[in-house]
Amino acid sequence: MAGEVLMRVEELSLHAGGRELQRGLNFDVCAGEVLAICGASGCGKSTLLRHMIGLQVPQQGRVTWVANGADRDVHGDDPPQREIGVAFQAGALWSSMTVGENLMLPLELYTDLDLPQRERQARFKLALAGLPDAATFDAEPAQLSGGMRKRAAIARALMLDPPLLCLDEPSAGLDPLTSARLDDLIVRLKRDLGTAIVLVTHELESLFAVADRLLFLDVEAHTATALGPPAELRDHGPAGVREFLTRGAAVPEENAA
Ligand SMILES: Nc1ncnc2c1ncn2[C@@H]1O[C@H](COP(=O)(O)OP(=O)(O)OP(=O)(O)O)[C@@H](O)[C@H]1O
Repeated sequence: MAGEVLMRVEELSLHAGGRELQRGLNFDVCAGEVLAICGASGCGKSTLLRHMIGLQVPQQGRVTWVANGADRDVHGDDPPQREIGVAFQAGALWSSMTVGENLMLPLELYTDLDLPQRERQARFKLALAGLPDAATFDAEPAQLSGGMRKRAAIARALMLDPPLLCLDEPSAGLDPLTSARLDDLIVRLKRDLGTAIVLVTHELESLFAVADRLLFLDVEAHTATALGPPAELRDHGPAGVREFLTRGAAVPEENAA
């Protein structure tokens, strides 16, 4: 259900290499929203994402999957693995497998679907991610362009129809046109599948095009200093956030004040 809270982050601290990067992070992720995580390089965006998907255990605080009245600690005995799809920076697909095999792997691990069913699902998800060419299924990841690999990684992250998709800098290294197409894909996934998406991004244009809310991690204050709609924060947020959101990039007209 749109608006339902899926994940709750409470009093979370982030540490890396013996340093405290962030403290006292409190926010929810709601069904069907795109939440962008922003902040200066090194503030801990990727580290936060790793905590949210259960890859890194917090020294303080809690990340809880709360959808459907459940209360499952992301780092506990019953983590919501199937509920969270993940596509990280490198768009890492297994290079020893074809794209199709990469996509079918989660179904093999987590479902009883037989091979023809798995294949049908994989082709469907590839088409959904904008890779409808049948040849892509049998291609090796190395044969795809960077943009296609990112799409294939997103398709794989969608194989189990997760209510939440986490993307770490999906546009990194892509040309502006490919990056804009990826933004379109994110908007379509949210609109057509109702998938909530948590997105780490540096790209202002992308941020204004896709995000419903923005969480700003301040690298100096070591905590989140803003959470809200990007256009609102650009116009009325704290000074550091306004500066970050207006650093010379064009703001789309529909969002301009
Ligand atoms: N495993 C690790 N060991 C030591 N230091 C780490 C580790 N992981 C991250 N760091 C450090 O923690 C800080 C935050 O890293 P993180 O990748 O979360 O930041 P970020 O905000 O995503 O940065 P960027 O925008 O540059 O990708 C960086 O200074 C990084 O060097």
